[in-house]
Amino acid sequence: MTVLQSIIDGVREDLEGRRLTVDEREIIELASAATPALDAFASLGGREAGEDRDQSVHIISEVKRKSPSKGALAEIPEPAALASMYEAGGASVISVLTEERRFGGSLADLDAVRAAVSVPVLRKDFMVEPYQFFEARAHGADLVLLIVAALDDAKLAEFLALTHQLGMNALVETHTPEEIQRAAAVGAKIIGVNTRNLKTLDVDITTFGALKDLIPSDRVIVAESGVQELADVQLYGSQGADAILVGEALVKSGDPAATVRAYREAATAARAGK
Ligand SMILES: O=C(O)c1ccccc1NCC(=O)[C@H](O)[C@H](O)COP(=O)(O)O
Repeated sequence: MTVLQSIIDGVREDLEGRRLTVDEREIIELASAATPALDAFASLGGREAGEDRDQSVHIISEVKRKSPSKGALAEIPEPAALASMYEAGGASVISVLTEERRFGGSLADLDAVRAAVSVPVLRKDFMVEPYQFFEARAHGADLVLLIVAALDDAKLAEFLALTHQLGMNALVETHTPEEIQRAAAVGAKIIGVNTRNLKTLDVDITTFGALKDLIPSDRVIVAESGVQELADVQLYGSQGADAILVGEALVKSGDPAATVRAYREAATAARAGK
C-alpha cells in the first residue's frame, strides 16, 4: 500500500467519528454570505487571463508539527502565535495541517489560526469526502487542498465545484505532467507542483522547474515542499513560482517572521532577475 493510500484510509476512519458535528445547511448559509475565494485567489497573485501578474512571490507558511517523511519537526504549543508571526513577516496565506495521525494536526489548530490572522487560511488535509469541505468552511478555511493523485476526474471536478460553491478556493496539487493536464482541464485556478514524491517521500526541488511550464500561464503557480534555505526559494522564484509553500524550514526557524520576510524578498528578487 502507498503512503498516500494509508494516510487516506486513516482520514476516512477518523471522519466517521466526527461526521455529525456540523450542520451542512448552516454552512451553505454561511458560505453564501462570504466571498473569501476571490480574496484568497487575488492574494496569491492570481489574475484573470490577460491582466498583468503580481510580480511578488507569495509565501504560504505552514503550521506543521510532524510528517511521515521526517517524524517530529517542532513543538508548536500555540499555533495561533506561530501563525501571527508568519503574518507579521508577510505570509500571504497560512496553511494548517489538520490531518491527525501522521501530521499531528487538528481542526482545533485551524480554529486557533483562523481566529488569530486576517490573511487567508488553507486547510491542508487529504480531502476525500464532501463532508470535509463543509467542515473546512465551518472552521473558517478560505482554501482547501485537492491532491490530484488521490482523486479520479469525476471526484476532482465534483470537489472543485463544491469548494467554489462553499465560497472557498482550492490549491490543486500535482506531481506529474498528466496530473497537471488533469488539474488544468478541470479548471483549477491555483495549481501546485509538489516536489515531494508521494510514493518514496523523497524531495527533488528540480521537479518544479521541469514541470512548471506545463501549467497554463493564467493560473496561479505554486511551488510546494523542499525549501531548506534561501537558495531554494530563489530557485523557485527564478523559475516563475507565484507562491511557495514552506513548512519544515519555517517551523524549525528561530525567527519565523524574519524568515518569511527573507524568503519573500529573496524569491521576488530572483523572479525579477535581480
Ligand atoms: O511532508 C511529508 O512528509 C508528506 C508526506 C506525505 C504526504 C504529504 C506530505 N507533506 C505535505 C506537504 O505538502 C508539505 O507539508 C508542504 O508542502 C511543506 O513541505 P516542507 O516545506 O518540505 O515541509
